Amino acid sequence: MKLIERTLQAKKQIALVAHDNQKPALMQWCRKNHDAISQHTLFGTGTTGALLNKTGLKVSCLLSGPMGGDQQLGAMIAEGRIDMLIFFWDPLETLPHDPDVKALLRLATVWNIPVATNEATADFLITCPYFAQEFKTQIPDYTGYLGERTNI
Ligand SMILES: O=C(CO)COP(=O)(O)O
Repeated sequence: MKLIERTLQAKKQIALVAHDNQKPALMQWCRKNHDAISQHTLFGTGTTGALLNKTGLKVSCLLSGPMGGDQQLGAMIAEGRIDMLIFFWDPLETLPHDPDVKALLRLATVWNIPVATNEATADFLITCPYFAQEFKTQIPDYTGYLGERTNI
């Protein structure tokens, strides 16, 4: 797959998601980092987003994860509408919507966006200078990919 350059703007589109057992940790992390996070445009799955709005952040809520919210975020990542994913997923519970969780994490990898799946990584991301600056990444050359596949 050929790659092309993509620029993440200084003001980022950030997705915030947490499974139920991790919601208190994400809420605490967001409270602690309110000033830095609130500089960006925020999206969340339904329950996570609603809880985070109670902390004073402005989060646009999608559907709840198991009801399609994870897939909505995956689609937004594929369309280049999400720049970063903070997803405190639960490694100790089996979830009925595990395929959706896997699909979301897979698309985040395909489209090469920064992902934090635990607090330590989230701390690394938020203290990285690029959190508040423009950042260049490499993403799949979708037009080239389609061109090759249709050149038959
Ligand atoms: O299930 C989720 C992620 O897989 C999160 O969904 P909620 O934010 O609605 O709980």
